[in-house]
Amino acid sequence: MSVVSYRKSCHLLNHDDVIGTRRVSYILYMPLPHYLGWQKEWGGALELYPVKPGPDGVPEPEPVPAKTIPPCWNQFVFFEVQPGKSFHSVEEVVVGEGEDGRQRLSISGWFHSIQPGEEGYVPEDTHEFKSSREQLTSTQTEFKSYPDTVEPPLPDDPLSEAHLSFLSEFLNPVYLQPRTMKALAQRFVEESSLELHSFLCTPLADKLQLGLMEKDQRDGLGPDRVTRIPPYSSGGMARRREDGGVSALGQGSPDEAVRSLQDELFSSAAFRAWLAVSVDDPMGTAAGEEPERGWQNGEWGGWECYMAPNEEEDDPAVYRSGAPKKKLDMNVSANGHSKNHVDDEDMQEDSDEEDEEDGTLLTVQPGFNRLLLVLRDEGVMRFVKYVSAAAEGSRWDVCGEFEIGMVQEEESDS
Ligand SMILES: O=C(O)CCC(=O)C(=O)O
Ligand SMILES: [Fe+2]
Repeated sequence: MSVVSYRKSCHLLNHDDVIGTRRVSYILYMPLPHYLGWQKEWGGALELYPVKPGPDGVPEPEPVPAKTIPPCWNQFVFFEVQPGKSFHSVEEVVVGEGEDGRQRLSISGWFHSIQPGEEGYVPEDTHEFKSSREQLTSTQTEFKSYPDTVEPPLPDDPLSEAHLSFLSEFLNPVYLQPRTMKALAQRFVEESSLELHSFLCTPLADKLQLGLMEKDQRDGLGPDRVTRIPPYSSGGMARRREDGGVSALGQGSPDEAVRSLQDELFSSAAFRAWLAVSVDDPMGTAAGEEPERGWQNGEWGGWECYMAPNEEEDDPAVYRSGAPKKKLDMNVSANGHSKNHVDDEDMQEDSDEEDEEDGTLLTVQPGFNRLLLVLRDEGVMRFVKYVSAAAEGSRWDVCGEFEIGMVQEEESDS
């Protein structure tokens, strides 16, 4: 049992509470101050999600909750803990403490099933579905493979004219210069991750930035929006985009440009060849570039995080199945907005020490038009931090994963 205080920006992402022998979850709400009724607009509602069968038949929560329960003084809520079914989240609290000390205070805990040795114990059937925690560790994404008939590119293969011409439609020309590519490769070998600023060429980046800002404006998600609370907290605004009908939009729309990065650029043989040759940031944070501090100081969330598998996990098989492989993760972020109203507190810094302890290997703040490349050992988990209600726009990205192999050099006869 614990006493929990949710204040401004606190939230809890969608989960099913399945850990160990938990059977029933309960919460007693005591939002403060008790004489002031908690307003729905202050956020902090408990959200309950229906489930639907996912692509592989495993149930997953619908994106929109079926029920939202704003906290209310002396209200008691309880529900059965069911693997892959009892999905719920806590909406972000968007109200400040104010003079009257507003906070969403609660006492919550779990009733557990009868333990072996206790009276009435019956061995349980194993769960039919994975808990949300287990689902986190298994990838749901389906990847399209390159045809086996095509030889994978090698680091020493120069890029063909055709590849260069294709890539010049998308990439900043700097990244197509052999010298740059060589420097990139060297830095990647040393650091295992690269952040390439101003990655897409100016015409494409401009089109994307403008288009995405206009789209946010139209969708009521721009900096001037009236409601500050994301529509639901299972992933906030970023998640809503997934269902937002990318394909339903017309030609030439920013969505189409985002789509073309995924379907044309990153899946092309040309990009594969470029990756093989380059893999630094010769430009660094270019002088004069507008600081994107809303995203950059962590205030708006949405950063990308890589975490080591937990060695003490009770079910090591979850992380250690199959032969160890290395993967190259790639992510280009296109958050349309770059304004900031936040003061100088660097929220990332104070978490560095904790990071080492909790297995965080790398955290990267998103910035417009940046490509992030990360060499990822098998089992390393990647996730994107919740995008807060304070964000002045949505966070778009296009990501991919490339499997990499070793090149065996031919033995010389000498
Ligand atoms: O406080 C709530 O409404 C729910 C909390 C919860 O889901 C949890 O602590 O697991
Ligand atoms: Fe919970």
